[in-house]
Amino acid sequence: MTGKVYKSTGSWYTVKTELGKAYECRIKGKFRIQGIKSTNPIAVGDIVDFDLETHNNEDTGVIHKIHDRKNVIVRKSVNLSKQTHVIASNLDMVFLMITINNPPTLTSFIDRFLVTAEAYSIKTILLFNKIDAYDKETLDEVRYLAHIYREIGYECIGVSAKTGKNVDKVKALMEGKVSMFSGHSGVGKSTLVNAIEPALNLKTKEISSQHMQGQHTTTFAEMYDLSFNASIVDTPGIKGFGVVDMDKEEVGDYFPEIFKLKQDCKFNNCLHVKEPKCAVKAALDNDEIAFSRYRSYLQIIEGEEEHYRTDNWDND
Ligand SMILES: Nc1nc2c(ncn2[C@@H]2O[C@H](COP(=O)(O)OP(=O)(O)OP(=O)(O)O)[C@@H](O)[C@H]2O)c(=O)[nH]1
Ligand SMILES: [Zn+2]
Repeated sequence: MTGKVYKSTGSWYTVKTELGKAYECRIKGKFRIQGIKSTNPIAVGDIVDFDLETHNNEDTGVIHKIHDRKNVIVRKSVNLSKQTHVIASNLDMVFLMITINNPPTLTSFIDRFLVTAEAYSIKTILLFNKIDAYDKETLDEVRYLAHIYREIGYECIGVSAKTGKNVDKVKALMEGKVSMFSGHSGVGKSTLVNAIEPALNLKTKEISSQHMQGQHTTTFAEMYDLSFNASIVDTPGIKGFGVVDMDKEEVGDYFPEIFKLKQDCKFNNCLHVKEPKCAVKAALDNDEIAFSRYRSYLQIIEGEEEHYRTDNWDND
């Protein structure tokens, strides 16, 4: 049988078949995926093959194969820093929720997030939330930012989780897909998910109260099917995803507007910093590349990893 992993609690995995039946599954023996140094061999979102075993009239599954992953999001394992922990796999998109104030979302955060999502090959859609609460000046800032990111190719939507404005547009994008919501604490992720699917709120609340009782010491991701043929991955306690390690030379490839220009630079290993005849700097001078984006690019290649990790992660 083949199914999708919806939940993992360490040794047991909840796997749902295409017909919608869920089975509790274990892994057979020393199951390892080639090439992935991970503390968890199977993650939420994985497509797996399993066989059924019947004990005391109860069917449980034994997973013997994992299908190739389209993408993964990982975090460094807490205990073994060299190893990674796969949070989820096979995501179709991530919605990055942004607020201009309450709390402020800086462009450096947005850009680091986007670089990471590009590196993971996960499509990102930018949601500017709380537009019901903004004055004219703040709305202008939303328009300005949306313009910058649309030019690069990112879809941007102004929403209000509170009044429901444009929530239907978000739902339409989610149809038939697996999504995740990300963003700083307080941007309105829970409020939006609740507006999208009120029934889900209960479920996630139940889970977090279990955590409070200390039944789990680690937080696990979980996938939920929604009522309109869409799924979301909820990652309690994890409000974003960590940065992947990348070489300086690679960073520009994850800024789509820089990547497009790099073939026009004189040097094919151009880092677009001090090199002569650099197409990226020429574009910057002509206002074809946003200065805030270029500044974020410089910050990343100059390496501010430490700071970056702390503002991207929230392990409370
Ligand atoms: N005015 C306004 N307030 C909003 C909107 N969406 C959320 N809020 C408020 O913002 C606050 C934070 O919302 P949450 O949904 O808890 O934010 P969150 O991103 O889930 O926060 P964490 O759980 O800490 O990650 C709450 O007081 C919400 O009522 C919105 O569209 N407009
Ligand atoms: Zn260059």
